[in-house]
Amino acid sequence: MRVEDLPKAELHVHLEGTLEADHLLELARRHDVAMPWRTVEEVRAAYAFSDLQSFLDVFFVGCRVLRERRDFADLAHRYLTRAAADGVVRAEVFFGPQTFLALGVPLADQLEGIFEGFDRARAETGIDAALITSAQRHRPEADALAMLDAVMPWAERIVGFGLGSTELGNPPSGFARYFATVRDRGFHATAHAGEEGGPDYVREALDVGAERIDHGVRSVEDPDLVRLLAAQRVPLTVCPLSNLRLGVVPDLAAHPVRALVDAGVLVTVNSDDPSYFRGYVGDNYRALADEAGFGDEELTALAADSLRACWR
Ligand SMILES: Nc1ncnc2[nH]cnc12
Ligand SMILES: [Zn+2]
Repeated sequence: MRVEDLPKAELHVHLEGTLEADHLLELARRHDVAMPWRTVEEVRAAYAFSDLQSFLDVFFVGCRVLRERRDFADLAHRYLTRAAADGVVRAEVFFGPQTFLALGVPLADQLEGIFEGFDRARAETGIDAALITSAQRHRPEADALAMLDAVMPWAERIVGFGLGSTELGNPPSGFARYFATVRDRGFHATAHAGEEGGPDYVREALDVGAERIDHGVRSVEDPDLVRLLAAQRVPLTVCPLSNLRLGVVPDLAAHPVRALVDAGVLVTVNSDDPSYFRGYVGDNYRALADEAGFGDEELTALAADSLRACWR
């Protein structure tokens, strides 16, 4: 079986995390942005991480080269073209405007660039894409609420709102007003939780109104929570290669995905930051087959569940 032949949704991918090393260097030259690396090999050598923060530090350096509407359009178009080749028919793509607002890039250039890329990819491949605007939990909740207000002119193309960045020390309960406002305005809500934070972070994310949990793998430490997730069919957007590269798991044979699937949790397979973690969504499915014992029928069921978990 070819993983590419399974129609699937990708529900956990950060647009900024799809920036490939060659594109990064091309944009750094074009915009005369100083980077700590000169060659593709040097960039790739920097992609050796010990935990989430060591990754985020490099990820935010990469973000500095995205300056103009065209950069965002090209990035979205390149990612979606690559995803379509992996059999992705629907992509719900995270993007964090706060990073670029802090760098002085107008919101209209960011979002209209992304939507231009979405439209171009759809015309060429048929792939359907929607945006999940993501707030950063290392910044105050008031900033998340301001971001939420600022993107309202583009609300029609935004399917939901998320919460990402440094998890430990920034629990979902600190963003209760943000999520309440998101739900009040009729948007979907999701939160990164249970990646480095414990099952208590997953419970909090559900309490503040998250309908999906991004990662959620540490839920496995709390059997009552696993039963709740299974009973309520709460989708977990799991990213196996991300967890491996950030040291969340020692190897994929030990990844909680097996226990979660066996417990009846609705698991979806995703790439998170494919350029940084050396794997697009198809690579993540193949890694589960090669290293975690997933057979063809199970991969087919995971792809079908990804389509069940999408917001359309
Ligand atoms: N894996 C991850 N966890 C939290 N925030 C992120 N931003 C990009 N990737 C992330
Ligand atoms: Zn993520």
